[in-house]
Amino acid sequence: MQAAAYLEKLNERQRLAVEHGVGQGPDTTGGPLLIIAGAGSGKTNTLAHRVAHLIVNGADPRRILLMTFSRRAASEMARRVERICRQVLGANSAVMTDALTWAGTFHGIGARLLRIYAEQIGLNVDFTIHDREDSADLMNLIRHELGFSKTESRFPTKGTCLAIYSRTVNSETPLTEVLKTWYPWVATWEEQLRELFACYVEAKQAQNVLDYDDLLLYWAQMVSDPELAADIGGRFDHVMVDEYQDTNRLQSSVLMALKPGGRGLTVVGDDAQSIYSFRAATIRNILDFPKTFEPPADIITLDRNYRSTTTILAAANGVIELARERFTKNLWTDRQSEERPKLLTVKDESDQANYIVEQVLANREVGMTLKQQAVLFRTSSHSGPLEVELTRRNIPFVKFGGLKFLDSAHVKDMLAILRFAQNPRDRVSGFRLLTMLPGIGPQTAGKILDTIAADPEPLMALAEIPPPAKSGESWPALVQLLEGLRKANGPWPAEIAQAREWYEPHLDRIHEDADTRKADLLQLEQIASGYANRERFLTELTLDPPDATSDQAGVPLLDEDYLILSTIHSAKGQEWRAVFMLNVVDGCIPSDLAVGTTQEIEEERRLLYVGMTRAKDSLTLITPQRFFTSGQHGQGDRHVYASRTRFIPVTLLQYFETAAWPVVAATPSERSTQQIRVDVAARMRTMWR
Ligand SMILES: Nc1ncnc2c1ncn2[C@@H]1O[C@H](COP(=O)(O)OP(=O)(O)OP(=O)(O)O)[C@@H](O)[C@H]1O
Repeated sequence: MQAAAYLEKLNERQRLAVEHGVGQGPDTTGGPLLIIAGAGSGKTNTLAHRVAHLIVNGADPRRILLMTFSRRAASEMARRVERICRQVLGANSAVMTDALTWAGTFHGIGARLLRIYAEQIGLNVDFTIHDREDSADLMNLIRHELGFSKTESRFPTKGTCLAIYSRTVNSETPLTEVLKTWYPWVATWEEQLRELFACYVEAKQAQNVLDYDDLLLYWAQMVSDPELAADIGGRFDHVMVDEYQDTNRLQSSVLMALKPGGRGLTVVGDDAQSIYSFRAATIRNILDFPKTFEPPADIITLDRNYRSTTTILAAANGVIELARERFTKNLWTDRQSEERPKLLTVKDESDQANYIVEQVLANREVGMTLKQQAVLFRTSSHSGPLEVELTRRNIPFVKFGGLKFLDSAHVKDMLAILRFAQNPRDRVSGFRLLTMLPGIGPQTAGKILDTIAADPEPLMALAEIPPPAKSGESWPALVQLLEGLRKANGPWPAEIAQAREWYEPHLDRIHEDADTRKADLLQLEQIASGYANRERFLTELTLDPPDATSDQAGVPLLDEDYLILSTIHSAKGQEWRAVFMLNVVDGCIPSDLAVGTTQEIEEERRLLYVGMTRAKDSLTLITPQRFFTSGQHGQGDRHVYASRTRFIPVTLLQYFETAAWPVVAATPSERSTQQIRVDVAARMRTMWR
């Protein structure tokens, strides 16, 4: 049979997972399925094949809901599905796979459903979405208004307040308990926090904004109504969830409401890779999944690793074996290798950077492109010295995680304009926008926003406000811009060009290095052209910002080669031929911010495991003896002496080749001539490329 060709490439278990439910009844839906997929065991591949196989066997792609951890993962999945379907369906496949429109993140899908059902749940369809920073700003505003910021003993910061709120709603746990378990040092503020959260919720409603958590919370509330749940669940024959180990209670309750009997439900995950408990993800979701149903869900375990060599896997298995609780078995592979992962001691972070630069270039000399190599780290700031060195040596790199493109002030300014046009009750955006104008300070902005909020047509009310003193020409220009945008009559993304034209003179005035920032805005316009309209652009971008500028606007960079720098969290699901890990020392991993509870320590162990299992052929863990730490616990910035991470105790050293760098040369003069020779040779070779 024709379909068998793509199935043949799968191993027996993968194939079972792909075929589950197909051909057993009149349709393609089977009972609930849990796929426990170890690192590198072909999870993405298997899920993509499953989707393709369902489509090939007659499932309607418009009725498949596919939820992944990031939008990048969703589009990667869609690409793979297309490729597989093409083998069977030929040219027609694109029509089928283009219809796979319900692929995205949990939050993104939630936002879409909420807009569709807005009327039925009393929600204004024009709602805008606050990212974490906006939410913290709003929380701060209310904290001030309630007078909590002036209390004698220190009231928790806006960030802490938001974290507590978020954990409480996402874990469906009472506030008292959340405080007791996670934030005991602020437990005395319980009453005030409750008041603060109540006002925060009211403010969001008055301003017609939802925060990230609301997307799940509203969705869960929406499907708690059996009729709505049946209606929404009935839109989909298949619901598939990737990275299930990193979902939280709310997400699992949404799923159970959509598919109460579990028919057509497939979840995939690996408990050994659960690294998002700070977002209230719970490992219990995956562990309890099978017995939620009667009869219980089928479980298929994938434990053959296709990614890494035997030696890398042995070391990674060694690390995860020491975990306190473990449910998946050790992985195995037949990718034989003699080369053990390296555990390298260097003097400090500057030597660490030098070593990596040297090694990365050496790898490139023997045919490994920069893109096939990655440098991973626990915390974004760890890569600072390396970034400096790479820049100095002209080695292109792209960094994932940490400061995002969208976090830069000028990009946020632009988005504030569009968001305010979309929803003029959004105070955080309004505030940002108004205070960009000359002569408008926080007080004036606040008053203007109060005035227009009281009006059923806020933007019309804005036009009637007398121009604030000293705002000059910029006031009528703003009113005109917003009116134009509100009507949204220009084709998207022309609107964003209008906003940019209005903004540029202000950009010149407010920011230094305006030219580089302008280039970013053009980039933003290019990103915008990938979306159907303003609303989709704002929603998707807020929910799942591109990790780096090149992530979205990738086309111009496509032929270029660059090194990948990434936090371990952002490296999830990816693989490279060579992986270097920075600061594999106690205090960095486990992070000294996470050494409170056993659960936290265990999660840090899994992080190291996730990092190590990204490597295909070569893995180097580096331990600088001295590293720089930026003061988090009030001790200020300082250098500290470090020891190897506790996750690699002496018993595990057998899996590594331990070494120090630089290798001490016989005589200093010999060493320096050696270095110069390598340098010149490399330059001669690259001269012609
Ligand atoms: N049946 C197979 N035969 C050969 N190679 C395979 C097979 N299945 C998967 N692979 C390869 O194994 C590697 C890992 O696959 P994939 O990225 O899907 O893993 P994963 O389970 O999602 O990993 P992780 O959970 O660690 O992110 C890929 O390079 C993929 O091409």
